[in-house]
Amino acid sequence: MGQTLAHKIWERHVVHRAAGRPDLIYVDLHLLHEVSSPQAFAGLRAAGLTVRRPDLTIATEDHNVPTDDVDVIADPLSRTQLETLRANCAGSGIRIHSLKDPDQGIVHVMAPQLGLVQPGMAIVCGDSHTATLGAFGALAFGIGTSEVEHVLATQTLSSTPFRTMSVTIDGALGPGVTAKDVILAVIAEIGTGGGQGHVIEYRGEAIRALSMEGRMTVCNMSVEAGARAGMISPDETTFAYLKGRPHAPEGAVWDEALAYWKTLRTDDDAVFDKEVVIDAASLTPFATWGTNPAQGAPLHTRVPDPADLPDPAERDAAEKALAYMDLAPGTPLKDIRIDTVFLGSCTNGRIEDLRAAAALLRGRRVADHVRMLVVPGSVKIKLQAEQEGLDRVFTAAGAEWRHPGCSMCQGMNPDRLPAGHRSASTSNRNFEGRQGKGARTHLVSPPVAAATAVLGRLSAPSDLPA
Ligand SMILES: CC(C)[C@H](C(=O)O)[C@@H](O)C(=O)O
Ligand code: SF4
Repeated sequence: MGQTLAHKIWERHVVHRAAGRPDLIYVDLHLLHEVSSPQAFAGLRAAGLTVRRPDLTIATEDHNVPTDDVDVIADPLSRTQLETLRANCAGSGIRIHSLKDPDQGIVHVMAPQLGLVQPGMAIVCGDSHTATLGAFGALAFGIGTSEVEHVLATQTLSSTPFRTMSVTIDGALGPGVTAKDVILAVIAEIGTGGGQGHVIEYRGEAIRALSMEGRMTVCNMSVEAGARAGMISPDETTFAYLKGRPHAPEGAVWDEALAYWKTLRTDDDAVFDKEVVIDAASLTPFATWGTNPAQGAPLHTRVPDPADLPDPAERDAAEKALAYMDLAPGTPLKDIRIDTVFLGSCTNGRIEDLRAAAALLRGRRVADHVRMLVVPGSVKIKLQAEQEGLDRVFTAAGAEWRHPGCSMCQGMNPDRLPAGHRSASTSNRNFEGRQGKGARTHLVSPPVAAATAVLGRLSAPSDLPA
């Protein structure tokens, strides 16, 4: 029987296997940020150990960085986190891209830009959205702090193989339908537990047609369906993205790598543990109405009535969500008035996302009652956007143009949504309090975020007057 892509990569990384025990797998790239690494380094020191492969370990600063004035880290907790990471990296010879470094950015955004993420690799980081990097045909997943310590010490990880799941998006996406709408619809369909314990491989014509940016958006949110990882087998789009990047192989090594990368696909006769098929033509712009990423619906529909939900647990969750979100069943989603629009995060803070939003904001104004923050995912993206004049489009429209970081995605820095405020956000989580205590989040795509900013209520690009 054939093998799935995930299985192939896993098997290539097993360094020790014993009956009844988890596998020990080799890690090709270990990414670090300030939130999930301090205890791991402390544990390492307490055990008298050192970092085994500092050359395969790379750090960046993202969660705690300020995005208005990068010269002032006013919050003492954030400052301690960043200083601790810097000291740990310096003490272990680990390369770090600190605030103001030209390669600083959200870890899942800056690493692929550098060409560090390549097909067939096993990549880990103490961050759930490491799943993003599976877009390159790598096995990339988030690990806990004690596992970070284990990888620092040994460059290996102890784990049982993940179950496999395929999500196939057949056909072509309609106009105005983005990668974000695809993944929000997938999660609404399979639920927050639908991918539990699995690695999801995204397949089908609509996935093949996505750019690397779009593929990263899809893989990013695999964890919101409970999956450990998401992945897409590499193809010409992947190779073209990688070619010439600082860490991509060159010359004969490139040719050799390419020959291997081309073998990285699921065999035709491989069997997945679970399979889901969605018709791309059925997808339209999407938005969430609740407090988990599966509580979403097409933007042209209404807030559901919990009483209509057959499953008691789902009904209960929907009732609680609507109470927190202060929404009445049956309200058209497009009637929901928004105070803040956040364009950014590791889900949608890439250049294409900024371009898509800027295209709609050009010559238009953000509604008077709306605050819009535009936060590029990395310094490179910020500079590229500025070269293209996108920053001026945003500021002319009345939006704020900020420095890179996680920003309002999760409120571990000064960018927080005030209690009772409601956002349209291109990030990946709409949990209670995620963007700030008592704040309410609607997850949307960049074009929906831009249209919403202009009209002041949840809107699709097609709602904008010409
Ligand atoms: C802080 C970090 C460990 C966390 C994660 O794992 O995802 C964060 O990035 C998030 O998005 O909630
Ligand atoms: S942007 Fe948000 S989801 Fe992504 S790593 Fe930062 S906090 Fe996590």
